Amino acid sequence: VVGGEVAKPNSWPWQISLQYQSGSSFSHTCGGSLIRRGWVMTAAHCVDTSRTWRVVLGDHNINSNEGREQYKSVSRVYIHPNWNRNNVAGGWDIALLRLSSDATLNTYVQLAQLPPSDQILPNNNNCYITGWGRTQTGGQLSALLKQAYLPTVDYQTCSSSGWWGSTVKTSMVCAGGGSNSGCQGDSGGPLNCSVNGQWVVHGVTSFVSSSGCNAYRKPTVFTRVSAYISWMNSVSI
Ligand SMILES: CC(C)[C@H](NC(=O)C(F)(F)F)C(=O)N[C@@H](C)C(=O)Nc1ccc(C(F)(F)F)cc1
Repeated sequence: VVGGEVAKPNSWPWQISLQYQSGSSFSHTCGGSLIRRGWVMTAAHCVDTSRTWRVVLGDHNINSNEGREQYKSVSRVYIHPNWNRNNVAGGWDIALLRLSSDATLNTYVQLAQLPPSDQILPNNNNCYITGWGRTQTGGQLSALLKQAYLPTVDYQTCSSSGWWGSTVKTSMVCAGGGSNSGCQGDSGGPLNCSVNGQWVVHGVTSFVSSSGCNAYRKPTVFTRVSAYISWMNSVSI
């Protein structure tokens, strides 16, 4: 997350850290959202390589054990069948992870609220991106979970020339476009949007500009969760 601030610990209790085994330890690679006790929603581009994964729930500092974490291995990865790793602009950048055992819900670990099927938010809706991704273009991951105010940019604007043009599809959500943005390592994490006074996960962080995370008029692009509700339900979730 470029810009924004460090989140109050566990204030986004559905946020998870997706980590892969490297040698005898695990490394953070992506974010994700807990959507059922045994299921995590993330980006397809996060899990389209075969690695040993683990999901960390209830985390704040990914480099230390603060005692609130729950560590879960992943028993199965369900990548959307239409995902094409050579074409992030095609969309379909969504995946579900079946956890090896159910999470325990508590103050630090809660389920995300998902939107109704096909709900489209208005332009400039209040949303926050959260994640442990790079804090500057080409910079380092954040040890502490960060949040940044990232209001939605409607499709008409986001797909216009000077913005993302035809790279962005109606199956995506754009947000930001100013000094705040997502960045590498935030992939798969939530775009948390305030709807009728509740936080609803409307996006899965998918891509930013290759010329810089917070490039002018290149808002962070998210998989639109409301476009994939039926697919997620079909994965026997
Ligand atoms: C796509 C992910 C690997 C990577 N995602 C992120 O960094 C995320 F955190 F925003 F999700 C990313 O955007 N990386 C930048 C460096 C990138 O490659 N962006 C990119 C954007 C659009 C396109 C296009 F237009 F070809 F589809 C290609 C790459």
